[in-house]
Amino acid sequence: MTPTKIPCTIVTGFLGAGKTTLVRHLLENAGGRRLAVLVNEFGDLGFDGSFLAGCGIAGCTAEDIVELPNGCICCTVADDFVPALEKLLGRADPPDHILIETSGLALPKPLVGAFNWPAIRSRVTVDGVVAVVDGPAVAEGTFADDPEALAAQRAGDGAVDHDNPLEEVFEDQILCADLILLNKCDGLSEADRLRVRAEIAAHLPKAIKIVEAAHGRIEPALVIGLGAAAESDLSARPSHHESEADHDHDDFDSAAFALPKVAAPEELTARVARAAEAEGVLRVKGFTAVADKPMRLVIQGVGRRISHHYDRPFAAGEPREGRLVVIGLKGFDRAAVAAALAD
Ligand SMILES: Nc1nc2c(ncn2[C@@H]2O[C@H](COP(=O)(O)OP(=O)(O)OP(=O)(O)O)[C@@H](O)[C@H]2O)c(=O)[nH]1
Repeated sequence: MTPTKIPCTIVTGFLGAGKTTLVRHLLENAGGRRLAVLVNEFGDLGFDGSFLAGCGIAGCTAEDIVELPNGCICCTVADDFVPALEKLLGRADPPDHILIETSGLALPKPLVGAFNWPAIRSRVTVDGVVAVVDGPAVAEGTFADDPEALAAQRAGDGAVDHDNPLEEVFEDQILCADLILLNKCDGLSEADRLRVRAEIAAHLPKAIKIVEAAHGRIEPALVIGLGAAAESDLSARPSHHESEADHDHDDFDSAAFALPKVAAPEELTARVARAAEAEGVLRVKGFTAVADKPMRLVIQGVGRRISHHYDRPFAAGEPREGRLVVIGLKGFDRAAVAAALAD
């Protein structure tokens, strides 16, 4: 008898689109299905993994959440991803379904391609690639090329090379998808929602369903169980990076900054909000201690939208300080970030 393959859902989407929020929602609504998560982050905070591992969801143990730190999953398939997947598959009680959350800068296609590797191809299949899209970010034109620069290129030698690296990553992610989750619809007016839908649809060569959500709250059956077998359908998933065997995300960069203890949350949010305004900054995530509070204060921002919450108590002996990881375009203004945080 041919053993059944364990289905894997790849959750892709740009920095801060809501991938971890969706994965958490799926874990909370697993309906008795045993899920495991492989999560990869750009930057070295190990933040998404700790956020998921500390979820407190019944039946979800720390060993069900596997972190793949170190760079980007699409560049480390051989060294990190395939071995981690093999380890999950080799467990005495393998999961029923695996969710793979890529970093916000990862290109999903090389990851889907890895499912054809002999070491794993008889044991797993890509049930579906879900691209989470930040509706308000699209509405603001974050991923749009500069129309004048594009027109000039077309008028020149005709070969169009995007001048906006964000656009390339965004397109690669949605062009690989079996389903688009248009997220953060709570932050979109009716007119913007329709405009964003039309803009996404215009990028897509085939009829891919777009479902809308806020905070990743979607009926799990719409995401899990797509049965796409995406690894056998690679040619239908175009990419800007087909010829780059080992592309290295050299348009982007990340850095970590120390965050000292603060007197009140507002002090931290004001500093981080200023840091997020520095030239080239795309995403900030971190935590620190607040005087007289036993809990860690988590802070994060996507573009200029900053939010914070307390996530868990500091452990005994854990330093009462924190870190902020900043991801931005290559050469983003680190000095301005450092100055804003120190101010
Ligand atoms: N208003 C609003 N905020 C959201 C929604 N979904 C997620 N967020 C917030 O957006 C921020 C980023 O969400 P995450 O789930 O961490 O995004 P991510 O895609 O995992 O981020 P990276 O791993 O850094 O790429 C968090 O502050 C979330 O609380 C939504 O639908 N509406």
